[in-house]
Order: sequence, then structure tokens, then C-alpha cells
Amino acid sequence: MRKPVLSALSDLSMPSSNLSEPVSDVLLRIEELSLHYGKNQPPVLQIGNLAIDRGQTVGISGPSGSGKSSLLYLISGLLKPSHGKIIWNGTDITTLGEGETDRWRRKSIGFVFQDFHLIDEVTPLDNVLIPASFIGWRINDATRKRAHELLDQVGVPLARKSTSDLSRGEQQRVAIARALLFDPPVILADEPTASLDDAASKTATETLFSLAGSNRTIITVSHDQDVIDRCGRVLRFDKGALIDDSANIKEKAELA
Ligand SMILES: Nc1ncnc2c1ncn2[C@@H]1O[C@H](COP(=O)(O)OP(=O)(O)OP(=O)(O)O)[C@@H](O)[C@H]1O
Repeated sequence: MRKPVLSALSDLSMPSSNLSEPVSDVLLRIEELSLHYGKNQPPVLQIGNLAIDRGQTVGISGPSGSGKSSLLYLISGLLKPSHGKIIWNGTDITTLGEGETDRWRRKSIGFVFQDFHLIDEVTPLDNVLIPASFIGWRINDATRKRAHELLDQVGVPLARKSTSDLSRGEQQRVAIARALLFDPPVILADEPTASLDDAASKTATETLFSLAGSNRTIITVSHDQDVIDRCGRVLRFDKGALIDDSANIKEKAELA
């Protein structure tokens, strides 16, 4: 799918302290959602009702073209649905204007892309700091310190001068650090290991879940079974429909 990358990068999160108080355990509620890419085209995605709780780790799986990335871009507000509601923490983001959506996204979401979307010519540190520079704030010492710490945590030495000299695995770990710069409560990841070899995939997966995982909600699209296995809940899609929800399977097992 065509991805509104620049917009996502320019809106990569702000401090979670700006969020309103939680109203319930449900963080995200989707109601009667559908997406058509063309006026007379059939929907590429149709979901009746779906709720995701605060702190859940959710894997989205399914064959190519089943609508997984479209769902991620809808719930991040980067795409508008043809119909339906996407309610985050009590706010239906489909009713927000562009500027309001951007502000909401900034304080709420960190995004990890399959193909990193880093700037090759600048240092890894500058890439981690991109969200701060996009917002136009003077990058203060605390933010710079946080970026240093994150680079250390993801195992990319500060001394590295050019991002293009990093391995693909290191680049993805820089992208994970960037998504975490402002400590967003939610991480959305679109195939975070798809372009990595096995060893780099394992390290990136470990980094994503260990660094982002403790108090955050993670929703990740992935074909990678290791990533899916790290998720507490798995949603499986086919032809634009949600065909399996492991939360329901667990519920049914408990009732039996
Ligand atoms: N910009 C677009 N214009 C028209 N159709 C699109 C666009 N983006 C995606 N589609 C179509 O929507 C459907 C769902 O695409 P989407 O990328 O969400 O699927 P996916 O499950 O993420 O696939 P993959 O695993 O290959 O990334 C596909 O049939 C795709 O061709």
C-alpha cells in the first residue's frame, strides 16, 4: 500500500504525561469499520467490533493483501476509513481534523516501519532525534540524553557517524529507538523484521519487545512467527476480514 511516511515521521509522539486519565482498560475500540480504496471498489477491510486493552501486545497476521497494513494506517489516523469509528481512549479519531489528528498522534503513537525510513546521510543520533526536530522544538538536553540512552539500549554505538554504514539490523534498532524517543504509550509496527536476516530479526524482535514492552501497548503487523509468538494476542485476517482472535479462543477455552 502507499504509505504516508512523512506525516507519520513528523508526528512521532510526545510525552505520555500529556494523555488524559485512563477511563477503562479498553484503549482502542473499533466499530463497524470499512475501507474502500476506490468509489466502486469492494472493501479491502471490514471489521465489526474489536477492542484492544491497554498494555496488550497484539500481533496482526494473515496472507498478503488481507488488509493488515491498511488496518495499522487506519488506527494511526494516517488513513481515513470509508465508514466506522476508531476510538482511542474515548476519542473517535475519525472525527478529528487533520491538525487535531496530527496532535493526537504525536502524543500517542510511536511508529516502526518495515523499511526503517531513516535518513542515510546523518548520524544514528540525529535519526533518533528526528521527531523532536520535526516538531520544531529546540532539542533540549533531556531529549538528547534520552536519545543517547536509547541508542545505547538498542546496541548502536554513538561513535557511528553515518547511518548508511550501519547493518540493516542496526538500522531497524535505530528506528525502534526513534519510535521510543518521547516515550509514547502505544507502539505500532509494520513488519518490523521483514527486511532483516534471521539473526538481525531475532535481535530486533528482542529489542522491540524488551524495550517497548513493559507498560506499553504494542500492535504489530508481521509475517514473522517469532514476532507473532511474542504477542499476548493474535488477530488473523483474510480478505479484509478478521477471521481469528486468540483472545476469543482463550475465552472459549475458559468457558468450556
Ligand atoms: N493505495 C492503495 N490503492 C488501492 N489499493 C490499495 C492501496 N493500498 C493497498 N491496496 C489494496 O488493499 C488490499 C490490502 O492491502 P494491505 O497492504 O493492507 O494488505 P497487507 O495484508 O498488509 O499485505 P502485505 O502483507 O502484502 O503487506 C490489497 O488488495 C491492496 O492491493
